[in-house]
Formats: sequence, C-alpha cells, structure tokens
Amino acid sequence: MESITMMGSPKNVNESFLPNGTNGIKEDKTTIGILGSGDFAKSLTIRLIRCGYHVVIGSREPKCAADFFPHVVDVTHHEDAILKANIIFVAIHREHYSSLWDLKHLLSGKILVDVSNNMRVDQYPESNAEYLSSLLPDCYVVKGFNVVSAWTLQLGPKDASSQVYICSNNVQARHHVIELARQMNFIPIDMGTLSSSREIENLPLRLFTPWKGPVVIAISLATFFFVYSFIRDIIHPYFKNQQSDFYKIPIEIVNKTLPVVAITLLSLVYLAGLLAAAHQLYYGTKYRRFPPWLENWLQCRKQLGLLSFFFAVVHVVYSMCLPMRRSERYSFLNTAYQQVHGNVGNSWNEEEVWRVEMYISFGIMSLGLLSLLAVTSIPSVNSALNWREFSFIQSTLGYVALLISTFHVLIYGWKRAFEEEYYRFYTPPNFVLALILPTIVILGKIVLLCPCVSKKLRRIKRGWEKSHFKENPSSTAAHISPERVTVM
Ligand SMILES: NC(=O)C1=CN([C@@H]2O[C@H](COP(=O)(O)OP(=O)(O)OC[C@H]3O[C@@H](n4cnc5c(N)ncnc54)[C@H](OP(=O)(O)O)[C@@H]3O)[C@@H](O)[C@H]2O)C=CC1
Ligand SMILES: [Cu+2]
Repeated sequence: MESITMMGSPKNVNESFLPNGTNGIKEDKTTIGILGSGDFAKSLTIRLIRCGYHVVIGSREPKCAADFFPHVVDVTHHEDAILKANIIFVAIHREHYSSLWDLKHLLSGKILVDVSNNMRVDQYPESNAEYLSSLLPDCYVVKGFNVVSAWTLQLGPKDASSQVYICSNNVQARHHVIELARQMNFIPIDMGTLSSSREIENLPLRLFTPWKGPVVIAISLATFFFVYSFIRDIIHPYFKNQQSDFYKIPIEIVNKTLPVVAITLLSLVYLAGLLAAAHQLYYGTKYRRFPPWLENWLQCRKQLGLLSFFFAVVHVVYSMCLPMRRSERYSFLNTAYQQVHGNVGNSWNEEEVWRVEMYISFGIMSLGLLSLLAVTSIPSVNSALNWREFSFIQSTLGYVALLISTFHVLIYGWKRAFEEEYYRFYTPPNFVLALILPTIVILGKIVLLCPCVSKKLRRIKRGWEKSHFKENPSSTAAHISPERVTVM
C-alpha cells in the first residue's frame, strides 16, 4: 500500500516529516484524535504532524496498528484516544459507526469529524454525518475532509489548492474545524448546517455531471452524421456503381462528420438564448420561469461551446493531414497524367482557386474566434473581465464566429452539391444538413436585432433591472436569463 511504504520506518519518518523541535512537536501542541487506523487515518496523521499537531490514534488493535505510524504518534485503544483529544476524526466506514455506541459516555461533548464517503449517490436515507449525529446526540458532529483523498493528504502542505467543504449544526465546532483545515493548508468552505452533509457526501461521487447532457448530444450527432455519410458516400456508390470507396472511412468520412457536429453544437449554444428571448417576448416579462428543459439547456451552454471547439480543433488537424494520405498522392498523379495525356498545359481554375482560398480563410478565422471564446470561459480569465467585456466576447463575437463558420461550410460545399449525380434531392450531403441550424439561429438573431423587437426586449429587461427582487424573489428566470449566463 502506498501510504504505508511512504512512511518508511518510524525513525525515518521522524527525521523527514516533523517540522521543528527536538521531538518534532510544537510546544503549543494541539492533540487531534483519529479513530481507525486505515489508509485515511495514516495519510491524515502525516498531514497533521507536518502541520505541527500531535496525533493520537484509537484502534481496536493498537499494537498491530502502531507499526504503520511514525513513533511520535500515540497509537492506543479507542477509550484512551478519546480521553486525550477534543477534536476526533472518525476514520472508519459508516457501516461500523454502531461500534461507537459503546463509547457514547466518553465521546459526549467532543467534536467528531465525519470524513466518510459512500459508494453511490444518496445510498442511505440520511447522510452519514446525520446518522452519526443521531447515534451520538451529545457530540458535535462536523462533516468535512471527505473530498480529499488519502493521496492528496500525503502530498503535504505544498498542495494548497484543495478545497474542503465543512458543515455542522454547532457553529463553534464548525469554526474549530474550519480553522484546523486552514492550518492544514486546505481552503475550507463553510457549508452551514449538517443538512448540507448529504450534498457534501455526494460531491466525490459526481462524474462530470454538467457534461453528461452535452456529451450525449455530441456523441449522438457524431454517430448520426457518420452513419449518414457512410451510407450516402460509401455504401450507395458501392451498390450502384460497384465503386469501392471504403478507404475513405478513417479520414474522409470522419472529417465530414467533425465540422457538422462542431457547427451544430455552436448553433445549439445560441439557439438556447434565442428561445429564452422568444419566451420573454411572448409572455412580455422576465419573471416567468423558463420550462425545465430550456433551463437545463441554458445551463449547459458552456459545455456545448467547449465541445464545439474540441470538434473544430480535431477537424482542423484532420484537414491539415489530408494531403499526407497515399490516396491523395495517387489521385494527384493520376490527374497530372490525364492532363499530360489530354495535352492540357494549364489547369488553373480561377473560380476554384478563390473558393478554396476563401473557405480556408473563413475556417481559420472561425477557429481563432472559437479559441477566444474557449479561453474566456476559463474562470481565472473570465473573472478578469467585466460583464460588458465578457458579454461582448461571448455573445457578439460568438455570433460572428457562427456566421463565419457558416460561410466556411457554405463556400466549401455549394459547388459540390450541384455536381452530385445521385441522390441529389433525397439525401443532401452532410454540409447541407450542417447549414440548417446555423441558418435558423442567424435569422433568429436578425429578427431580434430588428428595432421594434429589440426595443421591446430592452423594455422587458429594464423592468427586470428595476424591480426583480421586489416582485419575485424566487424567480429563477432572472438567474439564467439569456444575457446573464456564460454563453460558452
Ligand atoms: N481512503 C480514502 O482515500 C478516503 C477515505 N475516506 C473515508 O475515511 C474512512 C476510512 O477510510 P479508509 O481509511 O480508506 O478505510 P480502511 O478500510 O483502510 O480503514 C478503516 C479502519 O476502520 C477500522 N475498522 C474496521 N472495522 C471496524 C469495526 N467493525 N469497528 C470499528 N472500527 C473498524 C479499522 O481500524 P482499526 O483496525 O485500527 O480499528 C480500519 O483500519 C471511510 O469512511 C472513508 O469513506 C474519505 C475520503 C478519502
Ligand atoms: Cu472545415
């Protein structure tokens, strides 16, 4: 186990971890108790003694457990440990909390820090900390430190970026533990009463929660457009003309899918804002709640925007690699041969040259703007901008990015669409599908910019600015109005 090997022999630990004094413990030492001698207890002990605390461990088998702790640590029975400390970490699993019942009389009046986590979100009817508090009502139960892993604890005070969430029904106990967290070089976040403990216990179990919806949308779009292109551009020519284009699957078909997904996701970012504005215009007020699906959509615009940026970047890399392909070289040589054979000296086509120059240029510009939007969505950059600057970049420049990328797609494909021989009207090529949403969004924005509409929208907003909280303090529409949410 890493935590054990890191400690080495007690002598080494004494030399390397203890901060000052002959025995490493400060004169004004504070004793912290820990019940349990597992991974978390070991790592917590290291962090505490590095920060100058004296630690007493309560174990069911102190003799065995003592081998795994530095010799300055007092490893003893539960009863003894409880008597020696006022702040006691409960580093045992919830399933064993009932064993503390026998120690009830000794624990009375002590601060108990519950660090436990569960295996699943909302695994039990009540949170572990609330359960501990109900089991030992004479103790001051504080929830905290469950979001840091044993590994993080071992990294030592140099790692001063970890936040720990702390809550308790007893204000003094909470402040003691907050102060202890600060001394241990964590950033404590006061979460109020013990009713927050369920939320705190669910925090380490989250897996990219705000990303789930946008990722599912991106994967679904990518799958749909990939399969569509595969059938249209590979399977159909194969059955119709016995033309084997299967070599196109790894790069060409993938690279036809990526830009369509990127532009569709970017359109979805702005479509949500447009629908929210339409909702407000329709009802003539800002105080009416958006439907839940629209609220969720508005809240995941940043993730949709970043995914769009990701797809655009991968599309650029694929496009730059297109000339490296062997197939590209063969078709280039074949064209050259046919040109020589046909006695064509100059194949320069001014219109084609302009088309390609334009769409590449528009592609580069839209990637540049998307990068700017992505950078300003980083919290540290975003906090350096005032609201107007942020809104200019995320809203105005975002629409410009959408417009330019629409031109990029349009110029790329318009001529090809008319050159297609088969399925011209029944199954439009990918790029035609890619243009549907951006066109709707751009037209919608133009409508919103019309003087009469924008005047009405401004009036609605001004009304909100003046009296929102007086009129409807619980309105969530205000919190996620189209103008106030990070667009990307
Ligand atoms: N490991 C981690 O990274 C993290 C752990 N946590 C939480 O910390 C707590 C401890 O986790 P961890 O150290 O990994 O677990 P371990 O299984 O490594 O250790 C648990 C300890 O509990 C004690 N114990 C076991 N059974 C009983 C029992 N029947 N009665 C009383 N005590 C018992 C044992 O100590 P002894 O034999 O000395 O009595 C044992 O060492 C858990 O609640 C966990 O959710 C929170 C965040 C991160
Ligand atoms: Cu492109």
